[in-house]
Amino acid sequence: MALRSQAGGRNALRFEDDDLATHSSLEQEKVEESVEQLYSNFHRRSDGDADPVLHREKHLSYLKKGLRHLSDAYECLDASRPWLCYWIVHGLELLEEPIPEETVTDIAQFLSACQHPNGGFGGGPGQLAHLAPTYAAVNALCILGTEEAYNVIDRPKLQRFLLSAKRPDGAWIMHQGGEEDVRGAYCAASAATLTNIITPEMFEGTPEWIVRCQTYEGGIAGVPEMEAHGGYTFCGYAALVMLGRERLIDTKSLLRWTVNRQMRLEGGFQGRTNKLVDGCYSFWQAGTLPLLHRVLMMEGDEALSKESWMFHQGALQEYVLICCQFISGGLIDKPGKARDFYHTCYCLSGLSIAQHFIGGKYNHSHVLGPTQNELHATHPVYNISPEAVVQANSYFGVLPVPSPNSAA
Ligand SMILES: CC(C)=CCC/C(C)=C/CC/C(C)=C/COP(=O)(O)OP(=O)(O)O
Ligand SMILES: [Zn+2]
Repeated sequence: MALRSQAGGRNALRFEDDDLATHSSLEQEKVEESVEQLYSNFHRRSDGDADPVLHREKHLSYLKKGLRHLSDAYECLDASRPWLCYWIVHGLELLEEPIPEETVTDIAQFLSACQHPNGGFGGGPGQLAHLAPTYAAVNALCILGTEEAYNVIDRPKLQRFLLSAKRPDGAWIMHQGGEEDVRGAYCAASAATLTNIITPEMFEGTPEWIVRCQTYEGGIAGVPEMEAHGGYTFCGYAALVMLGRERLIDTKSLLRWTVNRQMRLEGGFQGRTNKLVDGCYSFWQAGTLPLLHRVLMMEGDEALSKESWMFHQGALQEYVLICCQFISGGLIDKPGKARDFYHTCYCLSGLSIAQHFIGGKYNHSHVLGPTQNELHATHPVYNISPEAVVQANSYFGVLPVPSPNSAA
């Protein structure tokens, strides 16, 4: 197996042993070859001492093009429209690009059309409410952050919709008659805490149910007895953090599993053991590490760094910047894949996590490349800007929590 030779101070991640079984599949070898080619081209071209550049203008133009098409949404049957709104507006806030006032109004009105008459948001106008687009719509509206955007959310009905998705054992279903998995707990906790509709009973049993999803490997699966995966691990752990119950889980094995998902040669993260690197896990996996850092810091772990997260932040930035930027804008899963708004959002979110160490009173930037590469920080629980979280908390925090027993 060939090794990436020049990656800029990456000794900690370099393979010593060519025979490790985890990288033996043909698919894995192909990815390694193309990643290695990109890294060596980059270092040859730049004589080994230039830094990778974030193609800001290209990404902005891709995201803005997507924004213009959001207004076609009424004619489109796509079931992920609130997601598209969120991925695009979050990408823009990471790139610190203001959204024009009339666009803010258009998006808020579109999301209002996606709100179900009985509460929660569907994948498009007229669709059944579902926890995933509900999470995305609430996040997007909080990023927009205007009174008009906040007021789209019918809080008493949202609360009723959330409660209708709660199972007696603490699990959450994604929609009526739909699947039960750990995404439900995260989406519900995120929407409920941002909009201040949480009641003491709402998440009863949920932390215990999430802990049942932790596997022998240490990561979290979608449901008990299934395979640990980065997407579910983030959802499960971030939900525990929101509910203030993160100490219920085995922190050490979760930490060990998560840090070991960063790939030695690629620098990016895989979603699960023996699978391929993918740019979106730059957020789902790396985003879990600030949450773990915070808990260990509160526990007074002496060995914990006060300057960096528990992953190789430079290597992740290299993966995103050198391997995940699509030539004409937008970001991708891995070399050879097509761009999309999901990977654009989560590659940029992961890049932001890797650039900013925010550990209580200790704040450090670790920006690889020119200073113009620096993105806005993201909140590792909600994945919207920390300012948007604070502003939503102050707007909704003064409103009374709706009473679940009041008449419709
Ligand atoms: C908030 C919210 C709804 C979060 C979603 C979290 C998330 C990304 C879950 C991933 C689910 C999953 C098992 C993907 C596997 O895909 P795969 O087999 O194609 O990919 P892999 O080979 O990388 O595992
Ligand atoms: Zn992906």
